[in-house]
Amino acid sequence: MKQITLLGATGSIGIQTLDVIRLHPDHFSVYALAFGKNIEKAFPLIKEFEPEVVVVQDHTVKQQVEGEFPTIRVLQGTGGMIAASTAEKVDVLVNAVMGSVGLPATMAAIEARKLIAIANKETLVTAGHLVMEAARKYQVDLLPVDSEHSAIFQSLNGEKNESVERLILTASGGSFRDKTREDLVGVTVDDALNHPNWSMGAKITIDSASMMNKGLEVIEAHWLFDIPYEQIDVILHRESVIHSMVEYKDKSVIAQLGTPDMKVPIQYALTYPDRLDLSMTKRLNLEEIATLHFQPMDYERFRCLKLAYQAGKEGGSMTTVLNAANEQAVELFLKGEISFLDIETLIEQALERHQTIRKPDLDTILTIDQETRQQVRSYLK
Ligand SMILES: NC(=O)C1=CN([C@@H]2O[C@H](COP(=O)(O)OP(=O)(O)OC[C@H]3O[C@@H](n4cnc5c(N)ncnc54)[C@H](OP(=O)(O)O)[C@@H]3O)[C@@H](O)[C@H]2O)C=CC1
Ligand SMILES: CC(=O)[C@@H](O)[C@H](O)COP(=O)(O)O
Ligand SMILES: [Mn+2]
Repeated sequence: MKQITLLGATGSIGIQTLDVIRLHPDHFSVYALAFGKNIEKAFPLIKEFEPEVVVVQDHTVKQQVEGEFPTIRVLQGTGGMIAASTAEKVDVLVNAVMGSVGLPATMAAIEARKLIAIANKETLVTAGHLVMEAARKYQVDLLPVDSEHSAIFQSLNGEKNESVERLILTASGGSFRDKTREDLVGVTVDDALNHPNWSMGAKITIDSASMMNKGLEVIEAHWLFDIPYEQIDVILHRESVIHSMVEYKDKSVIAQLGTPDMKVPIQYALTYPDRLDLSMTKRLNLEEIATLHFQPMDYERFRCLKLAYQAGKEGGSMTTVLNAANEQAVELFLKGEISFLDIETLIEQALERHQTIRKPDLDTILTIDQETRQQVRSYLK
């Protein structure tokens, strides 16, 4: 029986993680559920899964949870996420919180030698060098939940890095894949939130529309698999059936396929190296799909992807700035305060103004993260 702490329990990945846990009560139980503010979603989950600990974003929500569940221990903020992730009883941390707010808990869980199923890609983008260095030092496995990285992990299947020619990440193209740059002027939040293949949280859906999601994933792949950026490619694949591929030196290409359903990589991260039945997921029907499409990536059309490669290759604190500027810009877009194309402009400005710091430590990263968000907000005034 694996005892799980789940960060981001009320989100898209969080809810699907609980679907998987519900399906296998003999294999998994919940030690702690952490969420931000959404008590409407959280209360039924707390009732059903009866965690020992609940973590919330702030004091007001803490009081609401304590009022409803007087016997449960309720913690708050980053300190609460760290305590819930490192408790003795915990076997696995599923980090499915949105944004770099998930970084301190990831670092603490590694130091506490917990197995980590990582959906929270922003953690790796903002501080990949620290996370991977700590994972090596404490000999902790980081099992990818992100669909492309789960596909690469499965396609690598323990092969040596020197046998790899390149990783090929597939990109659906997101909500605006058939639009030109001119068409993007005046697109709305609702248009951007309409992803063709996946139902996901708002922030990642906007990232997918801007192609920043793929940029973050290139950086995530660089850190998780220790592969140079020059050996990581992206290809447009509309159907999201091939979740990603590995090309080897001998020209063999190994891919992982399946219907677009995040429960598959979530469950694999929880059961690895075993596999369990996943009855609620639709079987891939290639006869029905019949045709798969592939297109080369246009880096001028999808400028955020180009910015992400540039920041990744520069390294150091530049990816912290990329991530924080993106998180802030997407938040402003979702609030209707900037246009869709402003997102990439604000990120580009933030990157241009930043002087890279080599090997920043955790405190430096957290400071740069906050300063970048502040700067992005100030460009608007
Ligand atoms: N959704 C998907 O299919 C995929 C997601 N991912 C990655 O997984 C992560 C989660 O994505 P997704 O599930 O879509 O996101 P959602 O927006 O659906 O959910 C985010 C979760 O994080 C919580 N949260 C947000 N801010 C805070 C905070 N400051 N403190 C504590 N909790 C917080 C939210 O709580 P509340 O809502 O209660 O405030 C919610 O539970 C992201 O890093 C994303 O890139 C990767 C691959 C696929
Ligand atoms: C499900 C998942 O892993 C997302 O990150 C997904 O990949 C988004 O799709 P695109 O970024 O390819 O549009
Ligand atoms: Mn993905």
